[in-house]
Amino acid sequence: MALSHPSVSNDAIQVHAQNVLMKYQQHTLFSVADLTFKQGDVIYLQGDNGSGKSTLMKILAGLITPTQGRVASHGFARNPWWQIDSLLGKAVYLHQHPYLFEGSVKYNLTYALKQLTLTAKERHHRIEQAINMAQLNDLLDHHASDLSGGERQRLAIARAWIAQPKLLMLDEPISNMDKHSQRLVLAMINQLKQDGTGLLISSHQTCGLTALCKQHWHIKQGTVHTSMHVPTTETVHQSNTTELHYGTTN
Ligand SMILES: Nc1ncnc2c1ncn2[C@@H]1O[C@H](COP(=O)(O)OP(=O)(O)OP(=O)(O)O)[C@@H](O)[C@H]1O
Repeated sequence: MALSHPSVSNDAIQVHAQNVLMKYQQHTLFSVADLTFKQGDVIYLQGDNGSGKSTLMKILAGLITPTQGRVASHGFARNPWWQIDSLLGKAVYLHQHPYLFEGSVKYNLTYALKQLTLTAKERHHRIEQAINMAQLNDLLDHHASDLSGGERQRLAIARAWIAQPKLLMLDEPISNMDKHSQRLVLAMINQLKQDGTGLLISSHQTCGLTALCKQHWHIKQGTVHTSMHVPTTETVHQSNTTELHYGTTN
């Protein structure tokens, strides 16, 4: 049984994983029977270091093929014939240490816009909004490789905000960030949530970001447990979530 946001219909844009098992060498990382990530979902993905959060996101993004099982996308525009089975580009994965293009901050932001079909006026407006939200005004002419870790993450999230993916996975998006940067990122992610972007957000611990979430996925003891109950800061260490998915490992 898959969890879904009640206001989103079954034909919503989604990525659906079935009977997935992930192993590295002989070690089973996790298994999960049925997992759906769709537009309108805002999911907090929790798990200890090494439990497989990044791996699960990469599987849903089509960057890694699971050892067993099937991951399929539904509701997206048809792929060109040479990408017939590709998941790539559907649920966008934003790495903890994001890849930035060689060039200035401005180039990184405007390149994202080239992918969209917008009028010149709309382009200008969207990029101005992103620059203001991420407070990148003073950094526009800086080379992306000169940015600090927190600035790189802010730029990467601003770039994703501009590109408006239907499904976006953010891997520890506020790690390495001071409180000010965290607030800016929180505002951008909240805006994406308001726009209906499906969000899957990994974090070691509850925070302002996880408080935005409406569902909870927890990787523990080799399985992905899903719940509509998102732990608050006070309850994060209690094991009081309803566990709906079990998978056998090994
Ligand atoms: N290509 C690989 N080959 C072998 N083992 C791998 C590979 N990629 C990841 N692993 C292992 O799989 C486990 C899960 O890694 P993953 O990065 O998904 O965990 P995580 O929950 O995101 O961790 P963290 O919270 O530290 O970021 C780790 O033990 C890691 O070493």
